[in-house]
Amino acid sequence: MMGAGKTTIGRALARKLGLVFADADKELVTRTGVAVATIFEIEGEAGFRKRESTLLVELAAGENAVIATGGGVVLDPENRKVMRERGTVVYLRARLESLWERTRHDTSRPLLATPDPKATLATLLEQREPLYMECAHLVVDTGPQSPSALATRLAATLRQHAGSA
Ligand SMILES: Nc1ncnc2c1ncn2[C@@H]1O[C@H](COP(=O)(O)OP(=O)(O)OP(=O)(O)O)[C@@H](O)[C@H]1O
Ligand SMILES: O=C(O)C1=C[C@@H](O)[C@@H](O)[C@H](O)C1
Ligand SMILES: [Mg+2]
Repeated sequence: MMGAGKTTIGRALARKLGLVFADADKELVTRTGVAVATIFEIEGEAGFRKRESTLLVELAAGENAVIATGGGVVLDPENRKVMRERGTVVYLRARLESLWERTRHDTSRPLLATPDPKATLATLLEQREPLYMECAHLVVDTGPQSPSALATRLAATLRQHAGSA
């Protein structure tokens, strides 16, 4: 979900595992030269989702890496299939209150530009939770731990996972 820590923890995890890190949102911004919110304004959410899916296929076909997806990538069943088949999918689970605290001061998320962003976040979380769970190989409850501590924990779990695969 937005604010779960995909970018922050993903970057730290890649460093710990010695892997390349890719952030799908950042990559789309680099490629288009405009902010995510501007892509939504010009092309609508459908346009953004199309770009996101194309990029996902590209990243999934590339070298071994830690990839932080956008929070809405799970909405498309084909995206979920690509992720499950090509990667080890980690769901960073966080409570609504934490997600809200981490997103409330940042206006860069177009889906939260609503009259009641906290209620919107709650609705999105409720709608998406089953999709995140369906897609995930691993679920990490982020709780009160710092991004760095979570990355350390996740690195150990992934090494174990790789060892037993
Ligand atoms: N476990 C954590 N504890 C405290 N702060 C955190 C934690 N995880 C992330 N944060 C903070 O929350 C904010 C949002 O994190 P981040 O940008 O990594 O989320 P995201 O999942 O990538 O969101 P988006 O889907 O919008 O890209 C950042 O300021 C980050 O430092
Ligand atoms: O949860 C979502 O649908 C989104 C999350 C962000 O990562 C961006 O991909 C965009 O703001 C949409
Ligand atoms: Mg992010």
